[in-house]
Amino acid sequence: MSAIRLEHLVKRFGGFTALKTMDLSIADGEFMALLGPSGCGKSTTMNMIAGMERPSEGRILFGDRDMSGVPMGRRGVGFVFQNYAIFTHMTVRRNLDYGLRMTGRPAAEVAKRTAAMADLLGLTDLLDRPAAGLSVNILQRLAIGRSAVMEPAIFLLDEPLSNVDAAFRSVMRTELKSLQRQFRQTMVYVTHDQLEAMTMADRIAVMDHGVLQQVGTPLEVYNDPANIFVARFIGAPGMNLLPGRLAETDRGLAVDLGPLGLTPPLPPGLAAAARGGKAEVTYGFRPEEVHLDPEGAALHLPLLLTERIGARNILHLGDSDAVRAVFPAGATLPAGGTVRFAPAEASVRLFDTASGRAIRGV
Ligand SMILES: Nc1ncnc2c1ncn2[C@@H]1O[C@H](COP(=O)(O)OP(=O)(O)OP(=O)(O)O)[C@@H](O)[C@H]1O
Repeated sequence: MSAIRLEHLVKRFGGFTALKTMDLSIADGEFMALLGPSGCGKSTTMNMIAGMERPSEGRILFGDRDMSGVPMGRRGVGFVFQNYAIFTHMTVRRNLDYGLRMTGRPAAEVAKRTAAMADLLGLTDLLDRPAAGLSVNILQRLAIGRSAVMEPAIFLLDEPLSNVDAAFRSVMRTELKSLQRQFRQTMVYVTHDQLEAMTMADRIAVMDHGVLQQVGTPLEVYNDPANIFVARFIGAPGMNLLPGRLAETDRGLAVDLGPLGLTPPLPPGLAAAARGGKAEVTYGFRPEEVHLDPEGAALHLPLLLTERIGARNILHLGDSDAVRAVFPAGATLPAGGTVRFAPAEASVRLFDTASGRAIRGV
């Protein structure tokens, strides 16, 4: 009953199509993140699941039940927004137990579930405080608790952590994940923050311009991006993506990157797949998966600057700062000049430049 299926879902606002034919299945008990940049259609999708917006085309099913025409209040979903909806004239306890009291549950059950939720979210000491005057962090935690205490089988959260501070966000990521595990809810979580999606979700639906780009586990979208958009969007820094042309060399098929050099030969499976396609390809590799290669046939790029961020050094390379390479803080690195390096063979990805689609090794 708590699985969600979006079938050919389309949403138009007047002449503007905010969502173009979305098909997505979310399993019962799954944590699905809808991830993408601002305006890509995440909230529109979420609002349709919640019943706040009507699809222009297509349908939404919870289990086998078609939700068309079922109003929001009858869908049995919990919904938490970016901006907490808290009654500031009530105490924390009254906010937390509001929904349970409205459904007329026995007082003992209301008290027990409220206490358990307060405990889970670290709100016990605040239960008798008025909500007015509490910090934004605590109010948002309360908003989550207020919905979660109803134990909805489907829990929808739209950017719930975007207004809380960074340290608190990291605590809440863990808490939300354990909340979801405890109640085995089907959770749909809208975010533009890939770290949230990568750390919490079972699977991520990556969206751009109203189009679903890829659905996969965090590792799948990181390791095997379906296209250039996903490759660039996932990862911090994102994947290096360099346009070039396939070139036969005496060591095998490589990519000629023009002034940046000739890449090392492509792995055989990737070379075999690339030979069947167009010559214009985009060569991709993760900034974390490179090694310095002062003597070898490697890429050579001018070093612009080195950023030291905690345990990592991020090298900015290329005249237009097109390439990043990440090394551990202890690595011996060039201080300037031209850096010669090569991507780890297993990290190399290839994309058809015209369509943006990944060329997958055979
Ligand atoms: N009621 C509306 N009327 C007209 N256009 C809308 C309406 N709601 C959303 N849009 C447009 O639809 C597109 C998708 O909006 P949506 O809110 O779903 O994006 P999003 O991915 O959630 O981004 P954000 O995080 O900025 O909200 C945007 O271009 C937005 O301006």
